[in-house]
Amino acid sequence: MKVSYLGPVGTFTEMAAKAFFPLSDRVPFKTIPACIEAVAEEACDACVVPIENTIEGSVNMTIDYLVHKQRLPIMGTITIPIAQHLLMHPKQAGKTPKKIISHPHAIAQCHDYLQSEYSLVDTEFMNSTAEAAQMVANHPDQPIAAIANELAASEYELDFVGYDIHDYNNNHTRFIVLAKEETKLKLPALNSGYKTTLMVTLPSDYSGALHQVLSAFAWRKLNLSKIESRPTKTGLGNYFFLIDVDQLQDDVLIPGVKSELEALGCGVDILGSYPCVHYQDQSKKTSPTSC
Ligand SMILES: O=C(O)C(=O)C[C@]1(C(=O)O)C=C[C@@H](O)C=C1
Repeated sequence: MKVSYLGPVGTFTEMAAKAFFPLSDRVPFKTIPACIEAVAEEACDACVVPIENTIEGSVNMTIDYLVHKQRLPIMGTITIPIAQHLLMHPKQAGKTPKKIISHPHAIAQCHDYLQSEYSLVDTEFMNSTAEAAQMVANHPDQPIAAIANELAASEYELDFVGYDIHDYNNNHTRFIVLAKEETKLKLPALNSGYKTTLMVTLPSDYSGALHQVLSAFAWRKLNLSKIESRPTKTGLGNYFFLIDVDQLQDDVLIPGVKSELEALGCGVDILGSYPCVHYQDQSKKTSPTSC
């Protein structure tokens, strides 16, 4: 089986893909849309893409591409601990970096550190943390530093200039697995429960609309682990909601919510009903608060 992920080798997404599909072939792609397209075009059987980080929040690129461009079903989710480090080429030992490069989420996760240690140094966004590490490795004569993980440090043979530089200890990123419905995925042993993700669009903006939506879940005692609003991209103030329910799709309660909301004029799509996996690095003491 082939699994696409945000590359190159050494990204957090690769760590998540390896933890979820230890026995599959992993194929790196340059962007999140390219990973998703690889599944849509059947070049790969599944993809692993980031969706949410404890410090920085949602990965909008993943949500928007999934909702607006390629509506592939969500087949699973995995949460992994994130530790960011500042890496430089060994040839630059002892030098101060003139530029710090990384994925925008990684830079945001280290905002306080960068502000206190390198407030005058420019930052530049890359497609991924490992792409930044690779860039540093390919330019040994330039005083640039990458924010990336341990895997990238060893893959690209870089030195640690700062260790565990993320601003909050409890730093986790959740990734989703997308695959075509007909693909029979071999999912790993489950250890953290299930989720069902619904996409809800309101018929129009009227008072109490969101309250009515939430009531449909509340009186059925369905626990929600996330509610996210994103623009429908059709006009200012037009939003859809992504709602994660803490259980598998059943025959009664979730179909009941769907029909009740549809009777109110809402659009309801079920984006997936799937197992959650927590990958716990034994050396880290923190754990995510939900799956
Ligand atoms: O750049 C990487 O290593 C990624 O896997 C991407 C990504 C993200 O999109 O948030 C994943 C996890 C970390 O939160 C930082 C970056």
